Amino acid sequence: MNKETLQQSMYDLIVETSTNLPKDVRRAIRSAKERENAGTRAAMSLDTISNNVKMADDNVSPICQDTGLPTFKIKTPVGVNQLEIKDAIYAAMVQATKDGKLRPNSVDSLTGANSGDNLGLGTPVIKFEQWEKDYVDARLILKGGGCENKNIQYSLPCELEGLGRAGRDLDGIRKCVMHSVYQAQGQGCSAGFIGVGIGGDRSSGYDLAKAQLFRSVDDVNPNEDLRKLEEYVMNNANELGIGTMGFGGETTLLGCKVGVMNRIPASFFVSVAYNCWAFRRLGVKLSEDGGIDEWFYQEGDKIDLTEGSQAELETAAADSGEKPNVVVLEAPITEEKIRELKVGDVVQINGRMYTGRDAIHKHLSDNDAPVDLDGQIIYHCGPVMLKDDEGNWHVKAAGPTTSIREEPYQGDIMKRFGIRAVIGKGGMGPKTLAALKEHGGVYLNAIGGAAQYYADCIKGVDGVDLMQFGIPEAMWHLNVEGFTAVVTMDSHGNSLHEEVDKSSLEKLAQFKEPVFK
Ligand SMILES: O=C(O)C[C@H](O)C(=O)O
Ligand code: SF4
Repeated sequence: MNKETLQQSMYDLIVETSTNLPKDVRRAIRSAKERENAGTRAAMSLDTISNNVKMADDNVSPICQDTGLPTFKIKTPVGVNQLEIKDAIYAAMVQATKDGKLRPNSVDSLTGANSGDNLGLGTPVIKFEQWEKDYVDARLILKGGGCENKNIQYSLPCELEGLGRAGRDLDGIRKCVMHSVYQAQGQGCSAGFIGVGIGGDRSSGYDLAKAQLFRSVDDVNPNEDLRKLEEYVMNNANELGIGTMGFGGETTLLGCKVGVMNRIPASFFVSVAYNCWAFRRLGVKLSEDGGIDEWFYQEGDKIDLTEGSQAELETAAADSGEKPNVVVLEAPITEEKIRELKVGDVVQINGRMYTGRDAIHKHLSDNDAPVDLDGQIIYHCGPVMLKDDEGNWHVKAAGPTTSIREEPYQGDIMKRFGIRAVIGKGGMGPKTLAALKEHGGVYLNAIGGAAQYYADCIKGVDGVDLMQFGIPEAMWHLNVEGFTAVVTMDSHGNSLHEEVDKSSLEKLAQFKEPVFK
């Protein structure tokens, strides 16, 4: 293989995977849109997602700011030099990061230092396999952290909330899979796709689950039992009513793929890999010189998800009289203003917000803030940033991150610094809800994965603090215009997340009776 050609192919694979949602995934999202009633919160969220996918296409920019853990699966004929392919991937990763197509995402687990170029111990993941065919098949998945954190592994038999005993049979497996969708709620940026691995040990079970994510969304399982299970889950998981982003709605799951392998007598694992709607995985068939011969997952027409949707939504919203209350917010915000907000209100933010995620929250819990946060807004976000030749920073992608990770700190920090609003996704827990009530604060939910959509609302980067934490974790001072989010936790003790969790658990309990005997 030609070194330059191979490197260019790996670069194209990375850039396309990060910026161009595969056609099979687009088809699944389009069907979800057709099921949602226009004018609802779920339909509006899907509309934002659709716009975001289109913007990523047009700008050749990351669909979501989270590059995730880039994982390559490569099949090579006997005799192909795998080390050359590895080197080409490393070089392409570095270049794609420099070009703002990937966020620097490789972090030293002990020191927290970001390597800056996406290379490091264990990153990217590259898995090779030999096969009898005479060409190289190279596939890549960029699976984000928020959905990765919602993966779950069951050891059968077990007791499941809502569903009771899950035994060592197909029906027990069915219960685990239904439960896995419930426990993810909206935190993995639902509606999601799941890969399920039955059997193996703790690590090979998860590998099998993740391997299912490389199947095309619209394929049919050749194993009749598994085909039935996949069909059952697709037909029933959407009854849980978790919906897009956990806002409630008709579509909670966009795809379910199940694989099976043998186990040992004492172990029976069911492993579930959860992938967000921003299901970024593509593949290529390489020619002998290392060029791209064919793209995978790209059969059929290219779908523009935005077609027709905006006008329909506006008409439907006007007809139903369901237009939400839209409130404009600009920091510094008073307690009085915050207490006027109720769950379901839509806010449009102008002016200043500060990013702050895991490292900042830990830092603020035992240090002073680098800026005055009184009346301010914190955005749980780790953006993709690029510096130009004059030293100015530009936002390349900036969607919200999963807020629940900040649950141990959030309430205390809001009270201590006078923060009035936090923006994130997936919602927060009882400790934060109590602090919002006591102090006068709100939690605002932005649409997870809509990194282009929000980047477009950011009109300038006015400064940055705590850069030692690396680009995703630093405190960026952003100037925004028309940044839209929904109030999902207010200062009166109401939480949409708590409500959806409760109602979906009740619905889950309806699937308790045996189905596969
Ligand atoms: O790291 C991020 O930017 C987001 C992450 O993928 C998440 O879903 O929380
Ligand atoms: S923010 Fe949401 S869409 Fe992006 S990687 Fe995380 S889970 Fe996926």
